[in-house]
Amino acid sequence: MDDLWGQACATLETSVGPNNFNHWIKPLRLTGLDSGIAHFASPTRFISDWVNRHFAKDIMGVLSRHGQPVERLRFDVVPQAAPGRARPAAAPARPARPAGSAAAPATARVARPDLGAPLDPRYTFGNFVVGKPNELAHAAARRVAEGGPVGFNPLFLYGGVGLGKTHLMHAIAHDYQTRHPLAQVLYLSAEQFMYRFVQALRESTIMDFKGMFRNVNMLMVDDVQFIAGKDSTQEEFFHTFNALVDQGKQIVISADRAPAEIKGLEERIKSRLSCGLIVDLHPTTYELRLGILQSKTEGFRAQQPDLQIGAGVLEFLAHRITTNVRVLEGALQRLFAHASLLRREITLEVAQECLADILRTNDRKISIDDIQRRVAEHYNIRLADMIGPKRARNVARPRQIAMYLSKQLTSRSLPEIGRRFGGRDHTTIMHGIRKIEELVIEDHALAEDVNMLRRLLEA
Ligand SMILES: Nc1ncnc2c1ncn2[C@@H]1O[C@H](COP(=O)(O)OP(=O)(O)OP(=O)(O)O)[C@@H](O)[C@H]1O
Repeated sequence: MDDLWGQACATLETSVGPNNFNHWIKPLRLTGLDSGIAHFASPTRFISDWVNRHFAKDIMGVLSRHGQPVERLRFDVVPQAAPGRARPAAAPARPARPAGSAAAPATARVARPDLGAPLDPRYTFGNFVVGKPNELAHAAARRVAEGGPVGFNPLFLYGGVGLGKTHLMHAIAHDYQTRHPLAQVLYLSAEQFMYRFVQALRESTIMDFKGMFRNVNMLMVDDVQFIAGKDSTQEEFFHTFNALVDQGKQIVISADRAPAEIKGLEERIKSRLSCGLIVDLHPTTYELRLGILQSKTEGFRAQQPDLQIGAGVLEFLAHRITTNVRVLEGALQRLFAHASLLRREITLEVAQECLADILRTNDRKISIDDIQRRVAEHYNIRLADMIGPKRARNVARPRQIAMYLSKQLTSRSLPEIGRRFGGRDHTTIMHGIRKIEELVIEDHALAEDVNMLRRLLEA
């Protein structure tokens, strides 16, 4: 049976693709064939249901081609069923485990987790351009990807939209998986975590769910701010988190802000998330944007060697598109598509014409200087008071409003905002923002002021 399934698996890996194969089919074991029914042992009901719904035809087709016509598949749930194919004879290096922890998956033959999201093959360390704003996050990610004794747990990456959090997480997963091919790496968004959890509750498979999450070597949860305010999901996340940390397994988390700033997240989770290393991906600098544009252009050139880019075009884009890397990438892609369709060199004029809408949006970008100036004008205080030390309420309150609007209307991080407000500490900025968040609920007049200022700035 094992031989037959081994041969069938070799064909299935090609027909369904390695990702699907590894996630869904590899954990199965063929246990018998009778009267046109193929019997499988599956580690969870979730896997059997999924395979039955999505891959039954492929499996039946392959078994028929191997001389075993099958009309139906049946599954018995056998927790931690051994994978159907032999493991490589010499197991590659594994991450170090603390004494007393569970046995390594190579011997325990834990099924692969089947709850995660697929990894984007383009998001590797090789494709990640490093500059001042992301060098610390990159170094920490590299360190975690090496595996070995866990240095900081969790690694918490945060930053504004499109600054490379997901890219770095996928890069960690790829690199770690290459170094430790048998290790279980589970990457998913916090939203998927919640979805799987709710599904497990609904289908009474919560023990399977817990088992799957607790058997991984590395858990990566993207956009964790999503679980804020979702009490039972937070509870489950907390237990999963603790169980893995207790076993010395690495956890990598990303969010759009620091743990302490995530509203609606339980204090105990915030404190757990703050236990490891928290690193901030800062907004991009001109140099980093230019580096990214150059690197992406090289990539395009490899596919389209006759691509012509005029002098100064990349510099122009790096200068004008400052929102986030995703927008920068989109602009470049549009330019290349334009150039290859029209077979024209990308000159500065072509770039301006083709990207007029993106450039206009970026022109409306609001700076902390604008905010400080507008707020100072509105409250009739001196601009210097925005950064000065005065604590009198008639100065301190407008300053806090400016801090609040800076957080809302720009992609600057708290430490950066702090620097622009006279070198104040990020906790002072956070305090100021919280104060205004509270006041806009209680104080109608102040809420009106803040809204009006926002509209003026966005106009
Ligand atoms: N330093 C970088 N080098 C190369 N590409 C980058 C870099 N930073 C971001 N990118 C690219 O920008 C795009 C957006 O990045 P990513 O999805 O990782 O951002 P994010 O921080 O997770 O955003 P979100 O907050 O929306 O989830 C991706 O295509 C990514 O490859």
